[in-house]
Amino acid sequence: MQTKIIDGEMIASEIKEDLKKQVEDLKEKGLTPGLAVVLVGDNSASKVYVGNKKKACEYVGIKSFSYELPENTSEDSLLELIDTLNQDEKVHGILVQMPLPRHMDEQKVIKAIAPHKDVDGFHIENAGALLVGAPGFISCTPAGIIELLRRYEVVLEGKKCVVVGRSNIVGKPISLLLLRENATVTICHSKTTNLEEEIKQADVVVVAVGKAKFVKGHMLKEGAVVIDVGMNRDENGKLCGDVDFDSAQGIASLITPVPKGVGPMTIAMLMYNCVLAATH
Ligand SMILES: Nc1nc(=O)c2c([nH]1)NC[C@@H]1CN(c3ccc(C(=O)N[C@@H](CCC(=O)O)C(=O)O)cc3)C=[N+]21
Repeated sequence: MQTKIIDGEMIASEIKEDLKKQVEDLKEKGLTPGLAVVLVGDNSASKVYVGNKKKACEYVGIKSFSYELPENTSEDSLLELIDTLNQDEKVHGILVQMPLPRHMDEQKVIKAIAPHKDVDGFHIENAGALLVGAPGFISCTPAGIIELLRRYEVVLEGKKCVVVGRSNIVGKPISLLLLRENATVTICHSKTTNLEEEIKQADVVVVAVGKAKFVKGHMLKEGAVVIDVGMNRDENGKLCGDVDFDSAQGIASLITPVPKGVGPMTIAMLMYNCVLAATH
């Protein structure tokens, strides 16, 4: 079977291009969408991601407000900054880059963000909205995955989808989104006893476990659609996903590469959520 590679970078560019036009119209009406990006500490990966987010803002025409706080910032002063941003009319979206330093309670920090500015979709109010099918912000990586599947015309209704990983920011929300598309969804995790059997039955498999090349080609069903959410470094320091891309060739029908797969879509959907925050 010929494996087709999903071009996440191209789809992300198309989305950003559409948003750029929308933002031009908003600006003519005197509304400039604004995103506050808060980075605490100097995690090098976080710096790359935050840099990519600022670049995307610039491209789309969203004004970005950048806050880089030292590692030893107290939780209280971060909460104070969030409170100020909540009240700032020029700021429509607030993104606090994760992970936070160990001395901070991530849930407490997320809870402090006004739900209508929570463009990450991490606040329990937005997470709960997704659970019950109410309007709210959908977290960017899961939203990006659904958008990729839609644009590649992958039928989800009645299909068996296996999600590997149960995080609050990817595994759980993507499972709910796939369910919303009428797929039959199985969530697997580190305590799943028959992981390989589960993956073997999947028409669509989403892998978000943070382990380099964890899923190998031989585990996949012939013709499976493979979505790789991983961002790891391999033994040579090269960026790689949670799926062994090479061994999936000839078995998967469609696969997202790392980089240029899900990553750029996460950023495109963040821009989408910012425009939504500014207009609602
Ligand atoms: N509050 C918060 N919101 C997030 O959305 C969030 C976060 N915290 N913490 C970390 C994860 C990870 N994440 C990525 C975004 C872009 C790429 C991305 O642009 N990837 C490029 C390559 C990047 C590179 O060269 O390293 C690609 O896949 O082509 C990757 C990962 C957002 N996250």
